[in-house]
Amino acid sequence: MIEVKGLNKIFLTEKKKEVYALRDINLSIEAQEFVCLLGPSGSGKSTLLRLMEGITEPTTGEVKVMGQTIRGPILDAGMVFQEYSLMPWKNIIDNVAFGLELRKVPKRDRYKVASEILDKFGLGEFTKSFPHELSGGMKQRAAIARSIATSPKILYMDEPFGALDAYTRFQMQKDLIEFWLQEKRTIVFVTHSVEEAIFLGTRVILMSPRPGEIVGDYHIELAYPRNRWSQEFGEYFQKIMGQLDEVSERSR
Ligand SMILES: Nc1ncnc2c1ncn2[C@@H]1O[C@H](COP(=O)(O)OP(=O)(O)OP(=O)(O)O)[C@@H](O)[C@H]1O
Repeated sequence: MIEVKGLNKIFLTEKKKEVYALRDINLSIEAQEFVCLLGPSGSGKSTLLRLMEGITEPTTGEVKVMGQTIRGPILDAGMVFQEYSLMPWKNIIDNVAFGLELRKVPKRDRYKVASEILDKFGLGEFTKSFPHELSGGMKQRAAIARSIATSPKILYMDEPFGALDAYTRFQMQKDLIEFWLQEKRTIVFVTHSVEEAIFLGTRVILMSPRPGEIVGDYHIELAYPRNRWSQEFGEYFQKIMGQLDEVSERSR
């Protein structure tokens, strides 16, 4: 589904200093996997995601999505960021239907799709509300609803729950898993949280900073829905947390 081969990304800062953001990244993601990119700040998680989205160009190497080398933003992907990426001047249903509007889907059809998704996301009563009238969790639900309205095969999520309080975050994690189990899309999800990565991912990719490299690739063999308090969960947590600690120490 997604093939990353020999990828390097070097940024040039305004002071003409080179920043080696990613070094020799090789990664193969199968259809319907739920992959979490985990690592300390500056390990290149967001950069890797942006390269997979086609928003950033590699310095060397390539990213293939469904067999095609990507050369610009890919259309068959939904994106969700930490900051609620809703347009404040549009109401919720128009925000969710926006991708369909761009694809020239007639208004009645796009409203039908958007309202079904909003119902599924528990926002059926808020279709006519504006983003500022919703809580943080509701805004992020709407942002996810928007990203899936065009039925993309891939969902890229960059710390989508990072700004939420702990309770809302737990709830959103559960809802996302439920959605993924039903719809089986491919998800690439950036997080700082070991616990979140193990709760969500079929696979956790651990990255180290300066330069950003893949240093761990864990297949999480736990059934869904997962129990954060189980012994098996704790064992994965200890193993991954231990390696994350080591990587963070090394890069200080
Ligand atoms: N546009 C840019 N210009 C220069 N350097 C950049 C740019 N974007 C990212 N970097 C650098 O690349 C490195 C990786 O950044 P990136 O944001 O991908 O890391 P991250 O793991 O997502 O970090 P965080 O968890 O803090 O969001 C950092 O050293 C960062 O300063």
